[in-house]
Amino acid sequence: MIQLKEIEKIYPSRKGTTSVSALTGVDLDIKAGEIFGIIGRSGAGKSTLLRLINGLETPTSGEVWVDGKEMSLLSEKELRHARTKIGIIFQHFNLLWSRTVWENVAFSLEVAGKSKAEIQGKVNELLERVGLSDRAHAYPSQLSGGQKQRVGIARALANNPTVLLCDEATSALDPETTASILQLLRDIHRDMGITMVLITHEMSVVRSICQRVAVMDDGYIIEEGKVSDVFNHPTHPATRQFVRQTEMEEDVQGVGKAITNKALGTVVRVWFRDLPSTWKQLGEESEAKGVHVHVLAGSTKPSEAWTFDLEGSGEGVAGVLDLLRETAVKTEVVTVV
Ligand SMILES: Nc1ncnc2c1ncn2[C@@H]1O[C@H](COP(=O)(O)OP(=O)(O)OP(=O)(O)O)[C@@H](O)[C@H]1O
Repeated sequence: MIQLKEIEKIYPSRKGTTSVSALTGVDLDIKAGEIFGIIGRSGAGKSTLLRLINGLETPTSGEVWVDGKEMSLLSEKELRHARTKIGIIFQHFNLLWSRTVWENVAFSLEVAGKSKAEIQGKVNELLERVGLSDRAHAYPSQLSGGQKQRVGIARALANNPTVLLCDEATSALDPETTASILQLLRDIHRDMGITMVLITHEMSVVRSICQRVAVMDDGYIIEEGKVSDVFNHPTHPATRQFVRQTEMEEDVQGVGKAITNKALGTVVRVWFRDLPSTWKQLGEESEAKGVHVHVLAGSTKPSEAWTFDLEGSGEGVAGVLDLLRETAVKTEVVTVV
């Protein structure tokens, strides 16, 4: 359904800047009806890749095939038509703020030249599909984030696309809303058999909905395969690092929800030098000393501190503190309970 062949994308230098190699030697084959994830850190080249698929950018070299057509060979008119068959949803929804929910969805059909009667029937059907029939006359500013994304999804499906591109579609949403939007995407996939490509930096999203995944780093696809294989047995060192750090971040988010304001032990702030290796030692040392480490706050940015609540005997907590003082850049005891 979507093939990228030996893609290079170089953004030419602008005044005062050097050229940027955004994609290098990218080969990708996404099958019809698949839910495919593209994951990587900021700047890895994910958005560029997505813009190539929907014809908003052209590659410096290489070929982009969507639904049997090579995008760069299409005339303006053919490209416009091809793009109506590629729906896209965005992180920040990109809705028209002065139009109602109904009018936002109708807009894509108006642009495609549909008749009033067709528009009427289709918009009603789409709003029912995304569970927003009762909000048809609301304005985007009156909707929650999840509802806004539902409008985005209805609009993206208006012209019966064969491909749905999701550009960080859940990154602005809280975990519960994310789960409900992913469920809606799953239902749409089940009912329409549409090919979906999800671009995200969230591993949990890929785990929850995608069948296969490509991991991007610095413009390259460094690893690709079944989601369970790639995340459970990453082979490329950068994927291993990515999986480890992302799991940590997602752990922290999970733990964060369970935090009570009441500290049970010694609260300490730590600036790590080498987070993954100290994390492992911290796990071993705290287990050996019978100390429970509650994560109160964390970040993978080296400049930001982690806050832990260490619960255990005085001797055990002292042992863990010694380890942190030896290995971290800075360790600051905030309170001792
Ligand atoms: N229009 C542009 N002109 C010049 N450089 C660009 C342009 N768009 C992207 N880049 C550069 O290309 C590289 C890849 O960017 P891209 O936005 O595709 O990555 P990404 O993985 O989507 O990151 P993010 O999630 O931050 O958008 C980056 O170095 C970026 O600065």
